[in-house]
Amino acid sequence: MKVSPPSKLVIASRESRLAMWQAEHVRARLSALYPQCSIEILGMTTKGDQILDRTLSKVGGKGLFVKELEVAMSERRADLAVHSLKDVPMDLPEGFALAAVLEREDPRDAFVSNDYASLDDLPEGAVVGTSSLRRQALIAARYPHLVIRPLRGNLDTRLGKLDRGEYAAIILAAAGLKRLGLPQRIRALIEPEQSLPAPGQGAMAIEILDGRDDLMQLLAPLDHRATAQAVRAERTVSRVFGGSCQIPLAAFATVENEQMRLRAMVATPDGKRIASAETRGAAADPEALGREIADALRARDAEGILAACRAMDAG
Ligand SMILES: NCc1[nH]cc(CCC(=O)O)c1CC(=O)O
Repeated sequence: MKVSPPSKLVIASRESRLAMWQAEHVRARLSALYPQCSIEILGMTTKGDQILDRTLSKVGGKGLFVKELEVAMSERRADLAVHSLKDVPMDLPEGFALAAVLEREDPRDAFVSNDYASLDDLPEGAVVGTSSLRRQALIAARYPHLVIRPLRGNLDTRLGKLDRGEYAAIILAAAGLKRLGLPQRIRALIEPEQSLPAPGQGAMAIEILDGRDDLMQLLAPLDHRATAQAVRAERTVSRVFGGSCQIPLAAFATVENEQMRLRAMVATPDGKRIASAETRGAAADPEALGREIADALRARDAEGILAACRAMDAG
């Protein structure tokens, strides 16, 4: 049965400029589909936005960015939440579901600097800002002469720190810069061959309360099939290796003519040990491809790399 849209829908969003852009984008898409429905955005600050001084992985991880939005949905103050999929934990808490994954923006990492054109141009000892263990490992592996320092905060905060000279360069997701209308800040795009993206990078997801079939149906037109398949394969890799500790992990899938190409990698944070793998297969079964590539990584001693990560974490 076809459901008719309600008179009002509320979208919960974090208050960062990127989050608000994304919520606004979903509002515009829904308004175009359901012109008679009034759609509001409820902005909120999450724990993840407040904790700026410590590496996120040490204080509770990704869930910190979505918890408050989920509470708003439980209390029926909001109907849906818009997230960067990269920030959504692999396993949603009981009672929540992803209703749609939107078409992916540029999935690549971007090199941002006021003084240098690319990572290759950076001199010995230059300071590169990133708080992503994945980016840290990949840079350390290829450019052992560079110094990597943590960089937290929303996109504007990070760009401000670069502009004040705290870093020679920083690495950001190209998608965020493009969405905020700052593509001119990108000095170089780093290809997946050099810097394999994080699971879900560049994709947005809409979360709802499990069981709200009315919303599931209303949101279905926003779901982009190839992106949804790709991120399901990528997130399967994180689920397999996720566990208790945070590790440098990348997984990136592309889909063409119903065929998926999936690449993945795990590494130690210092980039000294890296296992990577690639597989291709039917896009219709993304979880199977995810598990297959996890097996391929294990055959390249992914478990040994994980154990080394845990030992470093404890130390
Ligand atoms: N880690 C925070 C985060 N979550 C999503 C994006 C960018 C947009 C996206 O990947 O969809 C960013 C910023 C970044 O990594 O530079």
